[in-house]
Amino acid sequence: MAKQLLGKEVTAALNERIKADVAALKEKGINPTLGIIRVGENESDISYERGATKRCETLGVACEKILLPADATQEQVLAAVDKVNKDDNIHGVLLFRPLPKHLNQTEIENALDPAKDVDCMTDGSMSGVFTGKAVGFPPCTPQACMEILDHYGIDCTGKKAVVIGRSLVVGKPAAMMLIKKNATVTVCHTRTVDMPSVAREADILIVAAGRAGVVTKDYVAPGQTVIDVGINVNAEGKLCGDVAYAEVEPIVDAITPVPGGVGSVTTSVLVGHVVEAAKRKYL
Ligand SMILES: NC(=O)C1=CN([C@@H]2O[C@H](COP(=O)(O)OP(=O)(O)OC[C@H]3O[C@@H](n4cnc5c(N)ncnc54)[C@H](OP(=O)(O)O)[C@@H]3O)[C@@H](O)[C@H]2O)C=CC1
Ligand SMILES: Nc1nc(=O)c2c([nH]1)NC[C@@H]1CN(c3ccc(C(=O)N[C@@H](CCC(=O)O)C(=O)O)cc3)C=[N+]21
Repeated sequence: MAKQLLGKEVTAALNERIKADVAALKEKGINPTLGIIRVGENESDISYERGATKRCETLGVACEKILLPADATQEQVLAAVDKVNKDDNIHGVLLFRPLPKHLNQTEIENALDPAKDVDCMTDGSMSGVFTGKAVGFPPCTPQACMEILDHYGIDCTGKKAVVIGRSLVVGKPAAMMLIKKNATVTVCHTRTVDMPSVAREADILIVAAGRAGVVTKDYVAPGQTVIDVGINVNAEGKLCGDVAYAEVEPIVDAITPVPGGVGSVTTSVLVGHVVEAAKRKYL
């Protein structure tokens, strides 16, 4: 039986720190606020929004939402970004990605005020992840994966890490963060040949493919730590990961469940970044 790596154990310490920072800001009359921009009705966006809204409430952070239809124009989305940029009462912004295909995502991402870029959306912030320089904030989800590894004392030095997925939201920055932690990293994607045998070589396997159940028992081996980033909604309307949990869990050493794993840590990391952005501005 694998050890379950539980999000709530990781967020406990994080949440205490956030609460203390929120109290310090409120004493100075500052009400830390997250701005959310959602385009369309994607289920994983909506579940993140629900989680973030609840976590903001618990931690005393305010939340303002701008919701646009799936067929919103480039101008409408840019106008929403301009609005949050100009609003002094919003300290950090979450824009769900990927955006619908008809939009120019790069232009929208880079329109955001870098000071409010709490999820590493602008190229400037992303450069920090790749150069190792302290620019902006790292992306919340790969940071959440690292927080889980750190919390459970899983040392990456000299270990083989395999990341499944190469998006800029998760896969690529996760690979950079693992390199920083001295792992030897392989990144897989849809063109990878014989992914099961690549994945079986990993000591640490991070899965962010966005396909329910892609990682089956053929992808894993005893001794591994598996971090499942995937958030999918199954036929019964329940959240599930990218890992076929029931068949993988008996084989590996440690695994994050979905729900209850990476997602809940991501949400706290996000709220923590918003509070930190407000602190950088005022304290
Ligand atoms: N828990 C959390 O906090 C978060 C969860 N998520 C979830 O993580 C998942 C990934 O998100 P994101 O990175 O934004 O998704 P994207 O769709 O942007 O990227 C998916 C990546 O996985 C690769 N991929 C897809 N299918 C396969 C496959 N069968 N075999 C190998 N590689 C595959 C793609 O390869 P290619 O480049 O070749 O197309 C791509 O690089 C989603 O389920 C999302 O909801 C995302 C952010 C936060
Ligand atoms: N720019 C951008 N950054 C993202 O990080 C991003 C995104 N776009 N688009 C959508 C995906 C999906 N995603 C989720 C995170 C948490 C929950 C979630 O449900 N969290 C629950 C807990 C779920 C659990 O326990 O696993 C909570 O916070 O309480 C869901 C989905 C982020 N994503």
